[in-house]
Amino acid sequence: MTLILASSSAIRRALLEQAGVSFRVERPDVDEARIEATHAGHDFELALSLAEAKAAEVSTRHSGDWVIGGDSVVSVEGRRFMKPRDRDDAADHLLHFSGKAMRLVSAVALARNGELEWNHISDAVLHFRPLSEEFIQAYLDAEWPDVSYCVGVFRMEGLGVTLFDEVEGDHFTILGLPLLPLLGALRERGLMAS
Ligand SMILES: Nc1nc2c(ncn2[C@@H]2O[C@H](COP(=O)(O)OP(=O)(O)OP(=O)(O)O)[C@@H](O)[C@H]2O)c(=O)[nH]1
Repeated sequence: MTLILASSSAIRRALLEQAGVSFRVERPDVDEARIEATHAGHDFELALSLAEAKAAEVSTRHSGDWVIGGDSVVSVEGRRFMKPRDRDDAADHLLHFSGKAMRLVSAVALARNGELEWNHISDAVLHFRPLSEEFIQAYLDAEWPDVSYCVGVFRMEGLGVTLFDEVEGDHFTILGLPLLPLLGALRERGLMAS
């Protein structure tokens, strides 16, 4: 029996590796746009649906193996933001975020043989400080394209921390994986040492 992380996210992989979890990675094959279209305005439900879809899809291809799926959704003043298309889009996102509060929702799910066995959702609120256009360009000079896969255009474990006045919520949730509840679920299933 193997544990699989159904994610292309480098940070999700790193978090599990740093926690000493034995697993392998498999990219999920999920039509995220179709699921997103059916969850307009409900970030918690969308993040969970996407995490579950990724876990379930990969688990149907690997009989008996446990599969982790994850997803993060961000909204600012009720408007959901997807990953930036390019550097200019990233700059536009950051200009919009300036001085506002972002809600970041991260969901994680476990599946086996196509059945969803466990999930956890948590959210964080990140308060952007006022960002000048000059700052944004200097930030992107340093961080683009490395942040192109990050839904909020930041890596909190890096320079992203300079964007905020205040952050409320779990650090791992912000990175995209509610790690502590997940490790508990893995222990309960004998998938890591208790
Ligand atoms: N390194 C880093 N990544 C972040 C941070 N905040 C959000 N992310 C990433 O932003 C991405 C959100 O997109 P998702 O659709 O959830 O996941 P993905 O990267 O597309 O990968 P899949 O799981 O294969 O869908 C995830 O990879 C998160 O880990 C952060 O502070 N640091």
